[in-house]
Amino acid sequence: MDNIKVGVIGATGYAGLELVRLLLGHPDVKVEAVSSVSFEGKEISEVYPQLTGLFDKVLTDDIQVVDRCQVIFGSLPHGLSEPIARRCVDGGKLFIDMGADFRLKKESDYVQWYGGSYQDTALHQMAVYSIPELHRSLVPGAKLIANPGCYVTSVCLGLAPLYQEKIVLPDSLIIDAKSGATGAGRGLTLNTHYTECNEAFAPYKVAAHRHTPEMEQVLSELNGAPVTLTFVPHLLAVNRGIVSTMYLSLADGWDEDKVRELYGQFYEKERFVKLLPKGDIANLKNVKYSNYCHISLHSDPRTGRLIVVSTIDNMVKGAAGQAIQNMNLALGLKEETGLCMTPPAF
Ligand SMILES: NC(=O)C1=CN([C@@H]2O[C@H](COP(=O)(O)OP(=O)(O)OC[C@H]3O[C@@H](n4cnc5c(N)ncnc54)[C@H](OP(=O)(O)O)[C@@H]3O)[C@@H](O)[C@H]2O)C=CC1
Ligand SMILES: CC(=O)N[C@@H](CCC(=O)OP(=O)(O)O)C(=O)O
Repeated sequence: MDNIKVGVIGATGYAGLELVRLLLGHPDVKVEAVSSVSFEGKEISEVYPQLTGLFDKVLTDDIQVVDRCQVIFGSLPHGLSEPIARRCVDGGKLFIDMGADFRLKKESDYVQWYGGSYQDTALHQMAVYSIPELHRSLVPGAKLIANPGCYVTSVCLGLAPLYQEKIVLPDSLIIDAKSGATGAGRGLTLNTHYTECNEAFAPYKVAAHRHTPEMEQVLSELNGAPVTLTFVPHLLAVNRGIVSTMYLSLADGWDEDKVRELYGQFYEKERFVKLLPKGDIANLKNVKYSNYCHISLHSDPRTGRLIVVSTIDNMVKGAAGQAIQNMNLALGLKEETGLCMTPPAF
């Protein structure tokens, strides 16, 4: 069988470039086309010299990517994906959006948190939102996939067993998360300037981050009732990784051992989600450059709270790796194809 032709729109951004890197190691696809606005006409290896001699494809415009490929990944700032998705869907191609344009089911949430509005509502109706471990049955045959946000992935994988079991006390959830600087993308901003973020550490968008409604959407669906949470992200001066530390109160009768058993069963067959043994603490260094999510569970006997720590690589499980997992599912390939790299120790 010929390899499937895939293309990346926005290949010069951090998430797009990471996707190209991973797709080059996928046995069933060929990266046929890549696009950029700022670097159109240049070889991608001129922008990222680590690709020299490995992948010297000339960057085109987005229309060429759609026309030449069967699977198209969008890796653009939000607000730009609708016309591209329309062209893909009308051409019978699969579109996977790594941005936020198709993630929120309620348009009012999108308007409130992102601004703008939905122009092509039919696309939003057909979009399938997928964290594969939670939504995989919806993906086979999908034509438009909304790849989740990076913080949302770490948080929802960390909490899904509890919400599915409906044992978290309402309004008790507080999420304290940290992300490496690649999460902010390649564009220059003051807060990711070396002298601003090196030797510095602070929260940002306190209780006002755009991933909040997306987390509430996923957890409410699992819970079968609305979930409200407090989310505070922090910028960590490392390149990659997210650590989400989550504090909550459980219904009567649940202790750490019982919760541990619940997680063990929930994730028993999952390739990419690992529950750490009792006493171990999840650490982003153990998942970097991989598609794994590590979860550790801790109880605070004095307050009765459960503390869940969930860590992923924001560029892989939080973006490009998860997008490939979704592509594999949509195309009927083995879900882990191209994603089985072992995390390096340092
Ligand atoms: N970084 C991360 O950890 C994650 C990112 N994402 C999402 O992936 C998407 C890309 O993010 P990221 O790679 O971090 O961002 P970057 O800023 O690093 O890259 C943005 C990309 O979009 C292109 N672009 C920018 N403006 C336009 C425009 N007006 N028209 C067409 N292309 C444009 C740029 O192309 P060029 O400059 O070459 O013209 C570049 O390729 C975003 O939606 C982000 O939310 C999702 C999960 C995690
Ligand atoms: C450190 C940092 O700035 N992280 C980004 C992560 C968001 C992201 O990339 O996700 P989307 O796909 O939803 O844009 C942020 O907080 O906006």
